[in-house]
Amino acid sequence: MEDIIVKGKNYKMPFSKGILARSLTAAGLKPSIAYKISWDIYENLKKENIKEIEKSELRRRVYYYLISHNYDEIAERYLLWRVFLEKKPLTILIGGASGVGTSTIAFEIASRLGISSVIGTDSIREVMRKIISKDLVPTLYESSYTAWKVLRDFNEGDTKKLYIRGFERHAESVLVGVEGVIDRAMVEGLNLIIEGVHLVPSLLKPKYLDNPYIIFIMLTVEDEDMHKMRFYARSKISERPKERYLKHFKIIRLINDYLVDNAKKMGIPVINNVSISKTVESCLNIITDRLREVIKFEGLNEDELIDEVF
Ligand SMILES: Nc1ncnc2c1ncn2[C@@H]1O[C@H](COP(=O)(O)OP(=O)(O)OP(=O)(O)O)[C@@H](O)[C@H]1O
Ligand SMILES: O=C(O)[C@@H](CO)OP(=O)(O)O
Repeated sequence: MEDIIVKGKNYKMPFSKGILARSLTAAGLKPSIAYKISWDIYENLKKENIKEIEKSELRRRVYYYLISHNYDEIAERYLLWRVFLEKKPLTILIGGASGVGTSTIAFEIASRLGISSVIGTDSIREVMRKIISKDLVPTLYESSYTAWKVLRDFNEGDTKKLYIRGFERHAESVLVGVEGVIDRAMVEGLNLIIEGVHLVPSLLKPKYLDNPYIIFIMLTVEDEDMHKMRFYARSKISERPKERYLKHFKIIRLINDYLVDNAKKMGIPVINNVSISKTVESCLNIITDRLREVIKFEGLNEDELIDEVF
């Protein structure tokens, strides 16, 4: 069966039901429904004996297929993603204490939105460790939950404040690298997800928090036992020993509470990461709501968006 060719600005490729289905799951459809719709659209093109179709025409057909099948909200989201994932670089920040699921959720969102750049703050920390000496910033060479041990002002303040002060010093150095990665992604027009414990809202420069195209979401696990179980689960599939995290669990929970409180103070949404699918859905809703706000802010309405996209 001869392929239908989809023609983009400067490329041609065979029609892929998988690619179309993924952009529909990104708009919030269940994978099974997304795939069925992709098939329907492919079959309709075949019936009309279409051999080659412009990408903009294909998008228009998808959009109006969704509208005609009463998927109005999905159609709007589909439209939003077309505008933003191709026109304006989005940076999504997924923060949260160790073990709450930031990397798991980051990769799930990336897969739903077709975002290929996902970087953990742990990796950025390793780069910063190559640049900054241990004598200069000893907290950088610790973990978030052990940094307090190398503070100079070790004896000041109560222990809780000490743990958090150590964490903040540890995170500040990593955030210099985080901001650099965000700057570069914006210059390159790249969509990016950054995840990790070092994303402390109040320690990020205001220009990042105020940027409408940088969307910050904080994850938590409210139930302590559930949080503990996450380390057991992870130790089965990775080299990261559960013992280390369980030994420092009390401090990890303090950091969790501090990050949740910090996020709330800075107006950043906090999601209790119990079920992966529900957490991803909540994240997509937060991202979509922001895109709607940005469209209004830019004075665009849906008709103008349709013209711009199709
Ligand atoms: N909603 C969830 N339900 C069940 N298990 C989950 C959920 N989210 C994450 N997990 C599991 O919990 C473990 C920890 O998740 P993950 O590695 O993403 O945490 P993390 O926040 O990135 O931790 P760290 O910051 O230490 O790297 C993993 O085994 C992951 O599969
Ligand atoms: O610092 C931490 O809390 C964790 C974050 O992933 O990293 P590690 O335990 O590997 O130092």
